Amino acid sequence: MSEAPDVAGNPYAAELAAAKKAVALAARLCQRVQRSMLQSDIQSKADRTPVTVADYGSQVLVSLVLKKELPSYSFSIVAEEDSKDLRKDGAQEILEHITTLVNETIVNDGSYNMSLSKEDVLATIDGGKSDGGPSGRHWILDPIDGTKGFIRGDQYAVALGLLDEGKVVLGVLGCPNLPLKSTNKQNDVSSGDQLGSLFFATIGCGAKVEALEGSEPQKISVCSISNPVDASFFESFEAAHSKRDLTSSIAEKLGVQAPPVRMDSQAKYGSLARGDGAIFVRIPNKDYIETVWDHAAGSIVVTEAGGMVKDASGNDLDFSKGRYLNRDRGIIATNKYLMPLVLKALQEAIKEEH
Ligand SMILES: Nc1ncnc2c1ncn2[C@@H]1O[C@H](COP(=O)(O)OS(=O)(=O)O)[C@@H](OP(=O)(O)O)[C@H]1O
Ligand SMILES: [Mg+2]
Ligand SMILES: [Mg+2]
Ligand SMILES: [Mg+2]
Repeated sequence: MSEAPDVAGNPYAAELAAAKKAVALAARLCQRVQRSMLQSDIQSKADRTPVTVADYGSQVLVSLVLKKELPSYSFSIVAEEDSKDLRKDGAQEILEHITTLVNETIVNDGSYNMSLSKEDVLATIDGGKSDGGPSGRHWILDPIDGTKGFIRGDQYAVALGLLDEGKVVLGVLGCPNLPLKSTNKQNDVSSGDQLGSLFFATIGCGAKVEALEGSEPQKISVCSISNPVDASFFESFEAAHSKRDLTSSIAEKLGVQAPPVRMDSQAKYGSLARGDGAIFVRIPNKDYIETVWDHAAGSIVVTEAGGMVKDASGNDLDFSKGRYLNRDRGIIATNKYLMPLVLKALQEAIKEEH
């Protein structure tokens, strides 16, 4: 726990302010890259998933801002990217590009008087190698969640969480392409068509959203639908990330009428937290192991908005086991009324799979 709670009683107020600043700055770099993406900005990682100059640049900026804003902190960050591919022959140009992007974003923002060398960039990326775990504090970062969506020009998120003694206590989700306007009137904070939502939550203090560019924060809550017939589903945009035959079998068992809303990244958790949809189900292939950065920030935004996030056995997600998420197959996020029904349907669907 922090030593000095702020006046409003949020023991993580300083960490939240730093995390919001870090995510907003990283999102600015991502927006700039997405507007002018070239094929040469994209690499393929050893696991054949893509990574772009913006994934690396975002990871550098988030780490830098957290260190600058919280100097007395012993710093540990579990982050998705590493510098291995950037140290290979032929990666000089891409590294140069990342370094320029990071330095230009810092200059344009004006908060910090600093300039990074290519070596600084590599070292800062590698700072993300922490293993996290059950003791102490660890930031958890997905510098771009939904890289495929980012490349397509669709949804993506900069997702930052804080683990304290094995528990996620804070989450910030920057979603540059998600409208601020909610489709749920109760949580509607915008009258216009402003793009860019920043969701944030700290444990025990609720979840809020504001414009990515800054606006008055607004408390959000999950929808209160209790009859699944009125519910709508979120699922991954990428068909390979979640078994659609199982999701549609669950929807059928529940009597869900609406077609699934397919969206990339943890923007799904943000949308669900403000009631844009009622249920998010993710059932990857059996051999896929989830990583903590794909769910840490999103899950606390949903639980602090009054929702629940469980694995296929109905257990809470355990973020304390290192870089991988210890969970039974499948993740469900929904409200407290629908959770028992969705869990039952999911367990039946998995049983009938073969
Ligand atoms: N095969 C497979 N199965 C399940 N999940 C996978 C798989 N491959 C990748 N990933 C991870 O999915 C992250 C993107 O999250 P989503 O699946 O929710 O979004 S998407 O709609 O599919 O883009 C994505 O996150 P990013 O790598 O940060 O984009 C991956 O960590
Ligand atoms: Mg990735
Ligand atoms: Mg991800
Ligand atoms: Mg990522």
